[in-house]
Formats: sequence, C-alpha cells, structure tokens
Amino acid sequence: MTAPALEIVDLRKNFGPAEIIRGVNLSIEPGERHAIIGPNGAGKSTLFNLVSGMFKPTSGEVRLNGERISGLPAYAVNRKGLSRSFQVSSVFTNMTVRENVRCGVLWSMGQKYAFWKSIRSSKAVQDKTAAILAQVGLTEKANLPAALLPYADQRTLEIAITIAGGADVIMLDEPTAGMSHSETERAVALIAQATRGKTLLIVEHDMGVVFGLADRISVLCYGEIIATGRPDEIRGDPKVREAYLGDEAATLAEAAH
Ligand SMILES: Nc1ncnc2c1ncn2[C@@H]1O[C@H](COP(=O)(O)OP(=O)(O)OP(=O)(O)O)[C@@H](O)[C@H]1O
Repeated sequence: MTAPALEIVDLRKNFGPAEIIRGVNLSIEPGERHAIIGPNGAGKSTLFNLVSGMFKPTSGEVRLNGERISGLPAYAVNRKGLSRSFQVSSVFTNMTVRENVRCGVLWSMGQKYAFWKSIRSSKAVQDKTAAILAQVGLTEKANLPAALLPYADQRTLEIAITIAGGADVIMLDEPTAGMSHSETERAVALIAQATRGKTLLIVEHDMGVVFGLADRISVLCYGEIIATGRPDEIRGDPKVREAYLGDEAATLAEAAH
C-alpha cells in the first residue's frame, strides 16, 4: 500500500502557555488537492510552518511519503520533496524573473547560490528554467527585474519558484491574496495546471478558489480540525457554518453553489 503523501499525527504547538495547534490529524493522498480553511487566527499559518519545517512541533509527527520530517529544518524538508510558498512575497526583487526561477531550479539540483556563475550556462538548468517560465506564462517578462512586475505576476513568480524545484508536494499559502477577480481566476487555472500529478496543500481565504481547486477541504478552528471532507460535504456541515461568522458564512454558502 502506498503511504500518504503527507500525514500529520496528533500535532501540537504551544507558544508560551498558549496551545495554538491542538492535536491535528490529517492524511493526504498522493495527487490530492487539499485546502485548509478556517477563521482568522485559527492557526493555518502555524500549521503550514510546522509541516514545512519552519517551526518545530511541541509534540506529534509529520510524515512525508511515510518518512518522518517533523523536527528537520526547512531546507531538509524541501530536499525531501516538499516545497512551500509564503503568504508574504518571497521573491528576490532585485533579480530578474529568470534569475528567480533559476534559483529554485538550482536549489533543487543541490547547487549553492555561490556556484551560480560557473553553472549559469548549464543547459539542463537553462532548459528547466525556460520550461517553467513558459508553463506559468512569464517567458516574455523573464528579463525584467522582479520588482517591476505587477503584483499578480509577482505572486505567479512565487508559484513558479515553488514548483521549480520539482517537489512532489506543493504547499501554497494564500496564493491569490490581494488579486482581482480575473487575476484570481487565472491563478486558479495556473495552480491546477502547474500542480497536475502533484500533491497540493493550500491555505486560502477565497472560497471560490477553495471550492474550485480542492478535492478535499479541512476546516481548522482554534487549532483543531473540526471537519474534513469533499467540498459538498463541507458545504453542508453545520459545524463548519457555525465556525464562520456573518459575512464569511454567507461567502462560504455562495461559493459552494
Ligand atoms: N510566533 C508566535 N508567537 C506567539 N503567538 C503566535 C505566533 N505565531 C502565531 N501566533 C498566534 O497563533 C494564533 C494563530 O495564528 P496563525 O497566524 O497561525 O493563524 P491563521 O489561521 O493563519 O490566521 P490568518 O487567517 O489571520 O492568517 C494567533 O492567535 C497568533 O497570534
């Protein structure tokens, strides 16, 4: 039997006396697109940071393809095949678009940034970089400094960097935050295409994005998963509706139809 792509077992995280993640269990199959939703302050970013190795859990375990990764530093988790984006843009703004993507490609190939010059002409690196730029539609802007990209393109570049390493498990933290409606629609199509055949874990506030992309959804509330299921199951779950107040409940209901 194949191990889950990602398995979270009784994961807990305290900040001082406050228990922020309170016994999370979650199993995500290879190739599944899984969204985590929940009210502000529920612990979504904290959970992301725990899974990707940015934070060490207080207790519990995270497994990638059956192998324990909790406790490993983020770069080691990345080397094992899990790549994440950040809520706040992590693009190198003083480098060109191409250099940013190349950075992700090189990292996956185990090269350090210091070796850049000597291997800048490596055909494999160039080809992979060009393929990713084409995949996300940034070929024509490849020579621009990333700082000059419009906001939505910067977020697209961030997705490109995240997938550039060829990781099988991709985690995206609010990839469409701050985008217009049409930009969001394009981003959803891009994410679906760029993560085909991979496992995707996404944190997202936009319910249209969540219901458009996810095979399954987990709802995090005060550090606990209160429901996991297919979009239609989540839509009808009274616990979920209760967890969302006012406008968010209305948005959830709207997005579900
Ligand atoms: N490093 C930290 N030290 C102390 N408390 C923290 C730390 N990081 C997060 N918290 C607290 O943990 C709780 C959960 O925060 P987190 O950012 O994970 O929630 P979230 O669900 O991602 O919220 P949002 O939807 O607003 O981004 C919040 O109460 C926050 O103040």
